[in-house]
Amino acid sequence: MRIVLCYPVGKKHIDQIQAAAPDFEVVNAGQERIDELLPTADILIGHAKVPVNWDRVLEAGKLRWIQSSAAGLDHCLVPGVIESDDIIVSSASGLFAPQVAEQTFSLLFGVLRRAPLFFRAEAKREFVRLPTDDLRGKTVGIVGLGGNGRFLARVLAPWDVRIIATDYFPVDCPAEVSQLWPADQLDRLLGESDVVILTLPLNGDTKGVFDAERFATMKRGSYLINVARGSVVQEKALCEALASGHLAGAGLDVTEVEPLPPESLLWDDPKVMISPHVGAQSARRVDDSTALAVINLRRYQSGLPVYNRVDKQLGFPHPSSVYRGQSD
Ligand SMILES: NC(=O)c1ccc[n+]([C@@H]2O[C@H](COP(=O)([O-])OP(=O)(O)OC[C@H]3O[C@@H](n4cnc5c(N)ncnc54)[C@H](O)[C@@H]3O)[C@@H](O)[C@H]2O)c1
Ligand SMILES: O=C(O)[C@H](O)CO
Repeated sequence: MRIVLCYPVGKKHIDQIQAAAPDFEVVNAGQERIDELLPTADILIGHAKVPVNWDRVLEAGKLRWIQSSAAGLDHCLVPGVIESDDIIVSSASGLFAPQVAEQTFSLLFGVLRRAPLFFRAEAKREFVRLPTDDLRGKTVGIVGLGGNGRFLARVLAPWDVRIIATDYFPVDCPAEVSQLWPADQLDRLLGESDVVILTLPLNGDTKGVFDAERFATMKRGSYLINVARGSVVQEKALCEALASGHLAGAGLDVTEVEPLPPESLLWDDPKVMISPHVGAQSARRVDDSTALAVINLRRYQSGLPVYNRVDKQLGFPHPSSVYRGQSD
């Protein structure tokens, strides 16, 4: 029985996983040996950044469980994995919420305080003073109130903002959130929000959902911050909404194509701040992913349900299964 790791582990992490699963052989594939080793895995732990030959993996017929080291599962929820009754998938939902919140803040305050414009002036050693915007008293709409969205709601509260949200499972509305609506109330949220923050998963329902019509529904002068997945937004429509002045700015940690192509109009727009999909990054990411894998490995071997097990059709876990730091 073999566990194949495909995230940037060190010896310490391999030892932790081996200690949690003594009956398994633990093999580190990194990103380089995924093609060779993944078909031999009973359990995959990690996050493949390279295209995986899933046909080969499924033909081999060994794989039983994918513990992703990413919250978004678009890298592994291919049709064969979704359809297989033998393979369960669990995510890192919510595990990187503090880091994603920091990235959201840097983009949000960056666009409100006009950082892209000031950085351009700074590069030319120019002291350009222009009016800036601020957050206090605004309505913030969070689309997707999972791990990241909930953490954001908590840390945004001191700005005296009104926070509204939508979620596929609109349950357990936190105290900081004034209204939590079902996902089909997105247009209502857009019509009321000065700032819209995207923290929902990419799936068949959400792909391209931010089109020209959605941007027209957003308030004139509002801002879009996307720390979810780039393909939730149609970038052409976003560029048009920015160019027409309907949107006052956008902060994007994720784009439809990554890296964002050099010819994208988004690069040139001083109302736009872009970061290269670094929301989950931190020195502790591998430690945190490994800690969840270890907890889940113990549960898996004892026959308990693993945390963050996703509904493969939906592509995200039910809130009741999400790991929130509880000790077993
Ligand atoms: N920028 C980054 O580096 C980064 C880091 C982590 C996660 N992400 C992305 O952000 C997403 C959210 O991460 P998370 O850790 O909060 O995951 P999560 O699974 O905890 O939360 C996702 C939430 O979105 C809700 N949802 C699903 N469909 C929806 C819809 N149509 N409308 C509104 N809500 C909907 C779910 O019910 C869930 O509560 C991930 O799927 C991933 O794609 C990006
Ligand atoms: O989904 C996540 O965890 C981040 O986007 C990194 O892939």
